Amino acid sequence: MDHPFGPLMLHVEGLGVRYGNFQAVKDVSFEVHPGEIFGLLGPNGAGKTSTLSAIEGLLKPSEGSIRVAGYDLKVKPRHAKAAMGVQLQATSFQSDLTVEEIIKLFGGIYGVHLSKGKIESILDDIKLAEASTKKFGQLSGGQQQRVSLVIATIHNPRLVLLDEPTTGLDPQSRRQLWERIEAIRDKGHGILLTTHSMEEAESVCDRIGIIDHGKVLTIDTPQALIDRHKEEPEVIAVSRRGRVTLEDVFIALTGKTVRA
Ligand SMILES: Nc1ncnc2c1ncn2[C@@H]1O[C@H](COP(=O)(O)OP(=O)(O)OP(=O)(O)O)[C@@H](O)[C@H]1O
Repeated sequence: MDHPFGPLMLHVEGLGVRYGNFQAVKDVSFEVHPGEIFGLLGPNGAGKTSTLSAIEGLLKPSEGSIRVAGYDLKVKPRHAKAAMGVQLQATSFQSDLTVEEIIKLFGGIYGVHLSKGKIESILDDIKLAEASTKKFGQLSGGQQQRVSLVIATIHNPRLVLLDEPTTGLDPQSRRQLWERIEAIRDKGHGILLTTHSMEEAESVCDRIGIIDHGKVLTIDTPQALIDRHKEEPEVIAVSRRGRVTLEDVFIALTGKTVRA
């Protein structure tokens, strides 16, 4: 069912992803509403990237349907893809292009006209005005992340997909990126991110879905998940320093075993 304030930014229903005989994603369903940050959490190999890749159209689902801003990815792939912005990995950018050249290049790819003033204001906004003539490969990890978030949102997409956006960032850069993601959310866009950081999930995600072995275990707000599980003996058993956190609930639900 659509959200009362407009179409869902993302509607995944009964998604399955197979690699040959191996089923990596099984019957996964969730929604991202306008103005919502939805976090997909799960241990290594749970199926987060496979789910994201199917939404991005990079791999064909074996089962289920994906609708982006109301467009069925199978029926209207161009419309669906135009409505989403994907944060590319740093390795996807040509390292010998300057920051300014990369912004111009992707503006062109997405058909967005960027005046000189607009480019200056983007660079100012991501605090890279002084580094505009630096080559991408010479930027720090945090600076590269800022550029890739700008590129993901340059065409003002209704759905933004971020795969572990803050991995490797220092606390300052991480907070700043959270603020940028929240600002995108506050404009009414939907954001789907994956993260291994429970702190990130608790701080920025409006709702989270925990997946494991390709299946959704639970979906709710971080606080509701803590409240629902905090009295359970398995959760109390893994909690540390006398306070139940989202990480305790996550570990109790997905187990203590480190994945192969
Ligand atoms: N191209 C592939 N061919 C075969 N199996 C794959 C392929 N890509 C992923 N898998 C398998 O599918 C499962 C889910 O992988 P996926 O990368 O989606 O997990 P993830 O939740 O993103 O993990 P991580 O947190 O480690 O990034 C894993 O068992 C993985 O080994």
